[in-house]
Amino acid sequence: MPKESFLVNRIKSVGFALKGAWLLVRTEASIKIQVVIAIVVTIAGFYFEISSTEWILQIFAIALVLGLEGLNTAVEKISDYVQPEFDVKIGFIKDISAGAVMLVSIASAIIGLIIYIPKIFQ
Ligand SMILES: Nc1ncnc2c1ncn2[C@@H]1O[C@H](COP(=O)(O)OP(=O)(O)OP(=O)(O)O)[C@@H](O)[C@H]1O
Repeated sequence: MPKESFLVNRIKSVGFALKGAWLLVRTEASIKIQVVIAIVVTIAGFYFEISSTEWILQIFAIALVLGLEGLNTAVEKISDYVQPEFDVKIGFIKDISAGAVMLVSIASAIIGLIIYIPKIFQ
């Protein structure tokens, strides 16, 4: 395959991914809340002048929650597509997927508390 065609395909893939990210933010309520939290903690990061290490941890936590929430949404959509009716197995799959988001969200909240509690109550 010629190099240009490979490049064009990569650029198109980035376009599809950006469209997916926009669709996610526009249509999913849980992602909207998480984006608002991400914006608030980013502002807090500048306000409290957190360290480079704290920025790395914060960015990593935000990316992990948003990324996993996106995958969880994809699992929900696929589940509803393959089985629109009530199905115990689908319920199990959706619960596990939601559980994965919850684990990462709890860890991220703890990271946020470790970073900001000493700065707020110093
Ligand atoms: N087809 C189904 N069969 C069995 N249980 C289901 C089914 N659809 C949903 N559930 C149960 O309801 C829960 C919520 O599912 P749903 O797809 O509404 O996700 P949600 O968390 O409300 O997502 P969102 O608010 O992002 O749409 C699932 O975790 C599962 O326990």
